[in-house]
Amino acid sequence: MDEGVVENAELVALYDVARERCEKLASELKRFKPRIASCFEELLGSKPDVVVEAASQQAVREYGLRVLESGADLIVLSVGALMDRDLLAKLVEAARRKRRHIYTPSGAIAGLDAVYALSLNGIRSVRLVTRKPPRALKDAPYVREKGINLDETREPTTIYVGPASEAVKYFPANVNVAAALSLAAKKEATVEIVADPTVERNIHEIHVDSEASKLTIRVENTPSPMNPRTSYLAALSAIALLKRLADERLWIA
Ligand SMILES: NC(=O)C1=CN([C@@H]2O[C@H](COP(=O)(O)OP(=O)(O)OC[C@H]3O[C@@H](n4cnc5c(N)ncnc54)[C@H](O)[C@@H]3O)[C@@H](O)[C@H]2O)C=CC1
Ligand SMILES: O=C([O-])CC(=O)C(=O)O
Repeated sequence: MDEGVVENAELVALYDVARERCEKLASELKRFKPRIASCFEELLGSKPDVVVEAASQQAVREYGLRVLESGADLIVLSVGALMDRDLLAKLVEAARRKRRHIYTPSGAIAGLDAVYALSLNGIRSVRLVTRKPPRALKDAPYVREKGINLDETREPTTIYVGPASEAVKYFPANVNVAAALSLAAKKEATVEIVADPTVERNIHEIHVDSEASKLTIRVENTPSPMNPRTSYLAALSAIALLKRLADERLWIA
């Protein structure tokens, strides 16, 4: 974005509870000189047209409504927060009232356009199998709560099977994709999480069964160098969405 990828937009402000993370990012930028906000109100004081949440599900709960009420569009990466029906209903109501949009980019997966299309005719089942190296899963609340020792994992091990709404709480930094998939399918996905010491990539497999199509999509993502839980594709997907919004609204799905 900084080096001409998104040309018709400006990065006006950054906010993070850990201010030093904004300072580090700002110091790496060449084109933009964003204000580093010391609180969220200050970020909104910059009057952004779009706010990109790339923080946590808690951040969506804390700031989502305020973004829309301020008259900005909201791009959500921690999509797991939107599995909370009450929160989703409040955000959608505010977006309608303020004539703004809530965007959930495809993030670390692919093919949500086709999943959404299939949802129009009804989907029989939707399943996500997420396979990550143990180091990407070891800090998840589920792993800690159940006392699962992933340091000892020598072979691919399924550590969790359950509905997306539960999976996003137990693995809040690992399977936001399950929420994006469920929202596109208009049906809650079943999620299987595999700790796999034989892989270096974050692998997501989507299986959709419907009358119109039987769909299998597999992505093998390079982890972000900053955070092994997060796939680099997720960041590119948010930037690609910003580019589509900025480039005279020419949408290339
Ligand atoms: N939709 C998708 O496909 C994907 C979604 N994600 C999600 O996107 C989010 C960002 O991912 P990363 O950049 O890798 O995470 P990260 O943990 O590396 O960075 C998040 C930053 O947000 C800040 N933060 C967290 N909660 C905050 C709050 N309430 N207020 C202010 N700052 C807050 C943290 O201090 C941290 O600096 C995560 O929730 C992650 O799970 C990540 C990959 C794919
Ligand atoms: O980046 C990924 O592979 C997926 C991820 O962390 C998430 O959905 O929260």
